[in-house]
Amino acid sequence: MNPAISGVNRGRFVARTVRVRAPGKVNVSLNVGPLRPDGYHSVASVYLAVSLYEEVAATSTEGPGITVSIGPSSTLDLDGVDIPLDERNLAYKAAAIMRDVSENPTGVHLEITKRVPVAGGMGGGSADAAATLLACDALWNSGLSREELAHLAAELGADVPFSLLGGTAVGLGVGDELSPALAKAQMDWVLVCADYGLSTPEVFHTLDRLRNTEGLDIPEPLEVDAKILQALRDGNPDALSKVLINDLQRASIKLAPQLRDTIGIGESNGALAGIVSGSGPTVALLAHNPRAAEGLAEDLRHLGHNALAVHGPVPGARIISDTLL
Ligand SMILES: C[C@@](CO)(OP(=O)(O)O)[C@H](O)COP(=O)(O)OP(=O)(O)OC[C@H]1O[C@@H](n2ccc(N)nc2=O)[C@H](O)[C@@H]1O
Ligand SMILES: Nc1ncnc2c1ncn2[C@@H]1O[C@H](COP(=O)(O)OP(=O)(O)O)[C@@H](O)[C@H]1O
Repeated sequence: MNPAISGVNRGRFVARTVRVRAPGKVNVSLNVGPLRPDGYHSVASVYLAVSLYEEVAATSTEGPGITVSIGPSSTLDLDGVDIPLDERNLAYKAAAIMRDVSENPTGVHLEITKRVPVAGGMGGGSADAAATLLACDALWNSGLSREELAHLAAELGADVPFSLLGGTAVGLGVGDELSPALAKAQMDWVLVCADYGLSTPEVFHTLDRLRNTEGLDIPEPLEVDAKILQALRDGNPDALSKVLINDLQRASIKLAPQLRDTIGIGESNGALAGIVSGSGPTVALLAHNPRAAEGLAEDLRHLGHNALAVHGPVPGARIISDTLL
């Protein structure tokens, strides 16, 4: 009997831990269509996975059930931050979905190492869900293909399939219909993280309200600007800086007006351009190269901002260790 598969050795339960890391993302472009009857908006987005990772360690337990904790290596200040540890947690939901499709699931404890800002517009919870899908697939020997995992990911949230895939991708539908895109070189960014979060549904609703007031037509079907894909293909940050777009940005700024200043400070300190990431409030500033990004991050930290240099594209969710305890 192979304990790595069964979790049982001569009648004794052997715990096993599968550790997976999954990246956060920046939306290099995000076009938002009208509200659909299901409460979602159709979008056309270019996703970029960046080098700020969540980690989930999934450990099999002898008793049944799913438990969740936040690991001590988390780099975020989580004081006063609302992360539910029960069935509302996206990692819990991912494990529950995997349990339903697995033949011999055990109980599981999920320890999440948080590095991606919570409710920051960078898909941190989605990364936890993607990592958990992959970890439980390995832990329970479920043998699902990447395609099957992507299908389950889409049930968990619009951003979850991208964290599984990683790299650079065009997302259509609600953001879950992904086509990988080419990127010749890494792009360097500085993330300016806020000490507050924004609710994704509230930002979408605010955009609807602003648009209703204006009475403007919303373009459909949505398309990604070919210049964005060209700039990524060429690895040309100058060209990319001219075409960054986020339709949600003005709604985020309506809810958190200080974001406009954050982008302005980034640009006046040397960023090629700045954009709110997804629904915000994280601001992503594009830099020329790694040195420029490190320098900009340091300057912004001196000005009192929580700034971090990252790069992308990076790979999607990956197993980093698999051990019997
Ligand atoms: C805005 C984006 C851009 O990538 O990211 P974040 O800023 O959240 O990271 C995504 O569209 C968010 O994806 P995700 O956070 O997975 O959303 P979900 O949990 O599926 O949906 C939460 C809620 O956001 C709204 N929503 C989400 C996606 C979408 N295409 N249209 C929407 O209107 C809906 O009100 C939905 O009920
Ligand atoms: N594993 C998780 N990590 C963070 N937040 C989670 C998680 N599971 C559920 N949530 C809830 O989802 C909300 C949005 O989470 P997050 O993915 O960090 O933001 P965003 O959608 O802006 O990228 C949080 O405010 C939190 O209440």
